[in-house]
Amino acid sequence: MKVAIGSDHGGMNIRKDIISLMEEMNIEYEDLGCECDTSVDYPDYAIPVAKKVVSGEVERGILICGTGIGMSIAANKVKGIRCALVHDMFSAKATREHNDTNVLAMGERVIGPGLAREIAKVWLKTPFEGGRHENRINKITSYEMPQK
Ligand SMILES: O=C(CO)[C@H](O)[C@H](O)[C@H](O)COP(=O)(O)O
Repeated sequence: MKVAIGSDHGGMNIRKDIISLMEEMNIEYEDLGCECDTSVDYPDYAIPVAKKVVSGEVERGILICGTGIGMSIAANKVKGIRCALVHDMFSAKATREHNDTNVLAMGERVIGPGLAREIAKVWLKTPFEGGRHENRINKITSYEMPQK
């Protein structure tokens, strides 16, 4: 699996921690920044990460900002993205099993680095369950991309 990761200035520390985690897990990644010590705009990182996922260049994306909210809103504007803002372990697992999320968003001003690392680990490892959940995702996809 290959993962694209990005953050704004509010998520830089956790982004670096998650990069170390992916190195430990032997997960290939592409770091899209930011390389910033000044303030930047989260859509400039959320949208490029999301586009890499929908193009198939990478399988998943991880986005971190101060709250995770801006990143998740921006990523979910890209067709084909199912981005979940996650700050607890239960949701980290459930959103892979039930929603087949392809982007994870977290907020560095909301949770600490230890929890962020555990959330990312379980989200990266958990497979989609399929079955009844597949139907539900298909309904989202057909709303998003109506058949002619
Ligand atoms: O989700 C966000 C905005 O909706 C993020 O938390 C940003 O990181 C945050 O807005 C940045 O705020 P700052 O005051 O410009 O550092």
